[in-house]
Amino acid sequence: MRLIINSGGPQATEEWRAHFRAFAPELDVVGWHEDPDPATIDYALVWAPDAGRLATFPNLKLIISAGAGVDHILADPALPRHLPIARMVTARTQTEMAEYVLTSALMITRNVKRITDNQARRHWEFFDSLRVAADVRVGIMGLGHLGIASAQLLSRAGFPVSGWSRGASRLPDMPSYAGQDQFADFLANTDLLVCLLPATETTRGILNRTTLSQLPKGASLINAGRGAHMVTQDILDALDSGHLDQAILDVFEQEPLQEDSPLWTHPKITITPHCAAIPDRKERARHTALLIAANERGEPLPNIYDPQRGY
Ligand SMILES: O=CC(=O)O
Repeated sequence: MRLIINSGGPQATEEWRAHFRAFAPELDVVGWHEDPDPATIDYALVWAPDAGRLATFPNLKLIISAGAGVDHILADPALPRHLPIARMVTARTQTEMAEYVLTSALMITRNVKRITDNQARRHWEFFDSLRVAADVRVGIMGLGHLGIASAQLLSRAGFPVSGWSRGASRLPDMPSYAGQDQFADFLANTDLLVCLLPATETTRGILNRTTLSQLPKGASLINAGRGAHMVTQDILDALDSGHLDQAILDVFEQEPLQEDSPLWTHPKITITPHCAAIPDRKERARHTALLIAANERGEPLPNIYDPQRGY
């Protein structure tokens, strides 16, 4: 059985092979840059495969995304649409995302950006009105595995948390809002908006002027979903007008973020380099080996992309 991997570049292939030797010794692992007979490929583990290549594997059984999102794979116009795509959501991905969101939330409540900027210019600014977690209502957009894990960790840390999703998902033991009808209510009750939505045609540009204007004045934003969710100019305007207090952004339409982007130097924006939840190769190999074994046994697989929902 053969697995081809497009993740981490040619230099990662030996590391992938070493991990798969431990988790699935029977699997023959080849790198994307190597030139295997296309008919011998059974499985593909990919992040952003070059357009048309997956369609050249006539015996491919399953595409496994190297991440939780599948938008980079769907971008291939020649994608063999009849094949299932498994999204990479592991327990570790959930923990990493939850810890990213908690860290970012505390950075915002404790003014960490302003403090580190002040230090860079040796400026002592005294803060006398501190907020604690209980003062900041967090609203999480997107209630999949990552949204639920983040909500639970933030709630344990003392933040009042609610959630919103397009469909009727629910947060266990926390207020949940659903659909367009309840969006305004959700936003009106959110001091810190966290976007963990998948990138679909319906969520594109959802972090726009209209959405942001419905948050209370002084609210903040964390985006660890996708760059496509943001209307960048609207976010900059909301920060400049003071309607939005701070933003922590992990994802961008173009990555790496262009050197001349105004986001880099904005005093109210913290940039992180798409690092919120990136399980290491060992964890992804372990999960991939489990998926392949389950697929070979004919068992249903978790987190399969649903074209109806778009994620
Ligand atoms: O953004 C990262 C992922 O999709 O896992």
